[in-house]
Amino acid sequence: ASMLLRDGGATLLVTAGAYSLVRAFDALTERRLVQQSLSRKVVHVLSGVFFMASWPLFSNSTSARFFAAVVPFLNCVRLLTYGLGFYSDEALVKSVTREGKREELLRGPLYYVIVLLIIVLVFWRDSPIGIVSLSMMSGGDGFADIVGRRFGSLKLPFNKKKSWVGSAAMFISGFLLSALMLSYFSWLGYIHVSWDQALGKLVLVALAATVVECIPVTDVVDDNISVPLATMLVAFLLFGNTAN
Ligand SMILES: C/C(=C\COP(=O)(O)O)CCC[C@H](C)CCC[C@H](C)CCCC(C)C
Ligand SMILES: Nc1ccn([C@@H]2O[C@H](COP(=O)(O)OP(=O)(O)O)[C@@H](O)[C@H]2O)c(=O)n1
Repeated sequence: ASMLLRDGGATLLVTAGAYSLVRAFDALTERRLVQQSLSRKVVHVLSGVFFMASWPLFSNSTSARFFAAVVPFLNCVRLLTYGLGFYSDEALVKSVTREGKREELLRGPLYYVIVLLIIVLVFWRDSPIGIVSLSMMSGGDGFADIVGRRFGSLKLPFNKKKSWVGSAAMFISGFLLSALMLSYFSWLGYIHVSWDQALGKLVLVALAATVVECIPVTDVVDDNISVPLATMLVAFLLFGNTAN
C-alpha cells in the first residue's frame, strides 16, 4: 500500500511538473522574454531530462513504470485533443510549436511524448538503452537545434538545413548527457556501469545518433523518431541490456 501511495504521489507530482514547465514557457514567450522557437527547444531538452531525473521518485515495485508512464500518456492525450482541435490551449501551442499552429502539436511534440512513453514502458531505469536514447533525443537533438540555429552558418554539404556546429553540439551534448544520466542511475544503484568500456561505447552511440540526425532522412521521418530509434539499436548492440 505504501508503494502504491508513493507511486501515486510521484505521478501527481511529475504530472504537475510537466504542466508547470509548459505554463512557465508560455508565460516567458508571452512576455517576449524567450523567443518562441527557443522556448520549444528548451522545453524539448528540459522535459526529457527532468522526466528521466524524476524516475527515482517512483518505488521499486514492478508496477512503478506504469505509474511513470501515466505522465507521457496524459501529455499524449493532451497533444492529441488540442492538436485535433477538440479544445484549444494557447499556452501549450505557444510554448511548444514553431509557428503557433495547433496542428504542429501532432508532429514533433506528439512523437517526442510517444517515444517517452515507449522508453518508460520498455526500458525504464533498469537498462542503459532507454536512458541513453532519451538523452540523445532530448539533450542531443535539442542542443543541435539551439546551437545550430544560432551559430550554424557553415552548412553540411549533404544537408543544407543542418550545420557542422549543430551536429557537433548534438554529438557533444548527447554524449555528455548520456554519461551524466548513466552516472545518476548507477550512483542510485539502478544499473551497474563499467566506465572503461561504457565511455567508448557512448562515443559510438552518440556518433550514430548524430549521423542519423543530420542525414536528410529527417524530411521523411521526424528527428524525434529517427534519433531515438537509431540510438536504441546501436545502444542495444553495444550495451545489450546491461550497462557494461
Ligand atoms: C517541445 C517538445 C517537442 C518539440 O519537438 P521538436 O519539434 O522541437 O523536435 C516536447 C513536448 C513536451 C510536452 C508538451 C510535455 C512532455 C512532458 C513530459 C512527458 C514529462 C515532463 C516531466 C518533468 C517533471 C517536467
Ligand atoms: N545538426 C543540426 C540540427 C539542427 N540545426 C539547426 O536547427 C534547425 C532545426 O530546428 P527545428 O526546430 O526546425 O528542428 P526540429 O524542430 O525538427 O527538431 C535547423 O533549421 C538548423 O538551423 C543545425 O544547424 N544543425
